[in-house]
Amino acid sequence: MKPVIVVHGGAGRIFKEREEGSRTGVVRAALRGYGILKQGGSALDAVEEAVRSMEDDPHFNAGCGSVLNEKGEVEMDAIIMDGKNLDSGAVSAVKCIANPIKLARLVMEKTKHMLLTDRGAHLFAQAMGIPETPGEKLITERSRERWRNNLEPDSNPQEFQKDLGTVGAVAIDSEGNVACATSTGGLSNKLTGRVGDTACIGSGGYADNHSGATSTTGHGESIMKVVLARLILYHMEQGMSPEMAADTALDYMKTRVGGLGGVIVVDNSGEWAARFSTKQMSWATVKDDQIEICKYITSKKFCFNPL
Ligand SMILES: NC(=O)C[C@H](N)C(=O)O
Repeated sequence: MKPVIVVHGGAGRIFKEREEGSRTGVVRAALRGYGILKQGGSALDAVEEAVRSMEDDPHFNAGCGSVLNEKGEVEMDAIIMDGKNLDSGAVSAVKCIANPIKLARLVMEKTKHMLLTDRGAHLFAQAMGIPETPGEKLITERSRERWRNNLEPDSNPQEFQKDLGTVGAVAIDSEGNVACATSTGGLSNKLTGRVGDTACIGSGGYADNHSGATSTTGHGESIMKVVLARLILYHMEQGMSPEMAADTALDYMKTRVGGLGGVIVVDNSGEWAARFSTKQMSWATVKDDQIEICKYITSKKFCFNPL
């Protein structure tokens, strides 16, 4: 099986000043993940590495650069899933950790559980020897400014939710195993303790070797109502292509609950799709040593050997 990776840097509207950083970030993440796949590494390792690279990049709403909750604090959600055995790990409302995706993987591999939240996740991180990152270090000037603007009584929170930037990755490795990973700071000025779609299996992501893998982004409450990631795989199980399944599910979310979002998908034959109902979504994919990136940035197909 030829390996494939697809990554996204969030659905929404990408402001001009963020375009370049967002482009560089998704390309770097896709190449890092693909590098692992090319060396015979697993889809699971590839999606973790890709997401981790975007968590470390302040251009995205995940890890460093996460948006802030109503109190001006970072609270992050993340999920990872292995399509081989349907194992999954997630964390929600975690604060002082640089890479929530790593913690999610540890939940999957080192506990009998699938989701740890807030204080329990923090204690688990300590037990696993993950160093604490002061919350301040995860906050960028941009996320603080956005938080301040949203505090104004006559502000328009919807407007400020547009420039989202959750990150995610899906991959298939040379053995035909699929995996997904998603990580986010959630929605700006959310209530303390709000858990979004990203931490919820079937909503923020799903991976099953029998069909494929998907990672989602967009309005979390809408995504949870339609269980978007699982819905896409269901459509694929009924015979739809990744693109058709993604469009059908996004359309359903829009018409049924008025929610917008974006998804990346890979099926178990290596066919992939990156689709969205928002204005834009940054994404990149590498297949056959060729990288392709979202059209809002360039309409060119980039072809080069990344290794
Ligand atoms: N930017 C996003 O994708 C937000 C995320 N889905 C959430 O609602 O938490």
